[in-house]
Amino acid sequence: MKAVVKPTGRLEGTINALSSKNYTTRYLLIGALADGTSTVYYPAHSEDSDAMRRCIRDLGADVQEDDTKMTIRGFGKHPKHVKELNVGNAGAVLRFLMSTAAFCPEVTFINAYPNSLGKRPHDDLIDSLQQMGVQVEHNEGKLPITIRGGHPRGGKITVSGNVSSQFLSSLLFMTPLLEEDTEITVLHDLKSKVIVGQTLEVIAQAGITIEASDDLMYYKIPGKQKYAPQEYVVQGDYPGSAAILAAAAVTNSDVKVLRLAENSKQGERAVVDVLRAMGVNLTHENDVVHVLGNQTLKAGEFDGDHFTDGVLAMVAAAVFAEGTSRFYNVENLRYKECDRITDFVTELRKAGADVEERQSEIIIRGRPQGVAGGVEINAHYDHRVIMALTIVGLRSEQGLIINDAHHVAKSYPQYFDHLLSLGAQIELVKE
Ligand SMILES: O=C(O)C1=C[C@@H](OP(=O)(O)O)[C@@H](O)[C@H](O)C1
Ligand SMILES: C=C(OP(=O)(O)O)C(=O)O
Repeated sequence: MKAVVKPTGRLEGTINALSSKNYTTRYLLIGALADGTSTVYYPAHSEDSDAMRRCIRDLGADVQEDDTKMTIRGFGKHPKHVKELNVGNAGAVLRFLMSTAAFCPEVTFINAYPNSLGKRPHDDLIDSLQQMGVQVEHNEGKLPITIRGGHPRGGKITVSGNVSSQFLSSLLFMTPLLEEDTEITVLHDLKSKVIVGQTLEVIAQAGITIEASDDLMYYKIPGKQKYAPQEYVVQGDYPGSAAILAAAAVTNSDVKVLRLAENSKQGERAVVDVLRAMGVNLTHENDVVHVLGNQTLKAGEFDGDHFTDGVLAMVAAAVFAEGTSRFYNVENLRYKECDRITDFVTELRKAGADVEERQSEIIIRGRPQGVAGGVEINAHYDHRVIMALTIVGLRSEQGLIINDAHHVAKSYPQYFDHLLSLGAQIELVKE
C-alpha cells in the first residue's frame, strides 16, 4: 500500500489511543507462562501482538478472544515441543520467546523478514542462554536461530544491556520458573532502561518476586516460582500516540487523544514533556492529552533513550521548529526495524529536511517555513519511519508518497484511519 500524504493545514477531533503494544506482548507472555487461565482486557491488535498470540498458541497456550478481551490458558514451564516459530517482524516477541524456548528440546525461529528483523543482532541474549547450558545455533547472532534447551540452569549469569533491554527482560520473564535461584548482572550500559520497569511491573502483577537493585543493573530471582493467572487491563499506547500528537503539533489543530495515563510507566510518556518543551500548547489531564497546535515550535535538546519508540515522531516535529534540535543517546535506534538513524535521516533529507546524523545523535536544523516534499519515501519496513514521514508530509509544500506504508500495521494498523478522522488529507492506494 502507498500512502499519498497531502499538505494539511488543520487537524481536529478526538481519538482513542490504540492499546499498548509493549504491555500486550508482556501480558500475553505471562498469561502463557502461568498455570491456569488469565484474562487480558483491551489487548492491542497489530502484527506484533498477532505474532505473540500465534506463537504462544503454537507453544500450547489456549487463547480465546472476543471484542474486548483475550483469555489465555497457559502452559507454565511446559511449552509444547514445537519445531518452528514465526515471530513475524517483532523483535520483542522473538527475544522474549527465545528464553521460553529454552524449555523445549529444539525450536527454530525462522527468518520471515530478512531485510528487517533478519538484520537485527541477538548475540547478547544468545550468550546469556549459553551460560545457562542452552545450546544455540545461529547465523552470526541473527536469524534463523535454533534453541536446543530442555533444562536451563540458573545460577550467576550476565547479560549485556548495550544494544537492547529486551535481552534482560527476556531473562527476567523466564528465570523465576527455573529450579535454581538466579542472579543476573547487567554488563555495560542498559539501554531503554525505563521499559525494564514495565517488565518488572507485570511480573509483580503475576505474583512473582524479583529483587532488583535501584539502578536496575543487578537482580536476584528466587527459583521454583509460578506465574499466577490474573486479570490484566492494557493501557493506551504512548509510542503510537506520539505520532498523532506530533502531527497535531505541526499543524493548526484541536486534537484530543484519550486513554493516555499520566502515571504510566511507559517511557514514551515523556513525549508530552518534549512537545511542551518545544512550546506546543497542550494539556494532560484525566488521561487526555489535548493539543491546540498553532504550527509554532521551538528547538530543544533531548535524551532520546528515555522515550526510544517516540524519538522518530519527535524528530519529525523538530523538522519544523525554530532553531537546532538534538536528540542524543539514541545509538540503539540503529538496531531496530531499520537503522533508525541513517535510514531515517536519508528519508527526511529526501523530503527536504535539514538533518544530520552522528553515531548516537540526530541533529535537526528546523525549517518553520516547511519542507518541499514532492518525493517518494522508502519505508524501510519500519512502522515508525512511516508514521514520522507522514507527519512531515502533512506540512510539506507538495506532499509525500510513502511506499510500503502497510508496514504501519506492525504496531498501529489504525494510524491512517485515525489521521483521516482528524481531517488529514491522505489517500491510501492499494498495490
Ligand atoms: O521491551 C520491549 O517491549 C521493547 C523494548 C524497546 O527495545 P530496546 O530495548 O531494544 O530499545 C522498544 O524499542 C521496543 O519497541 C519494545
Ligand atoms: C522497535 C520496536 O519494536 P520491536 O523491537 O519489538 O520489534 C518498535 O515497536 O518500535
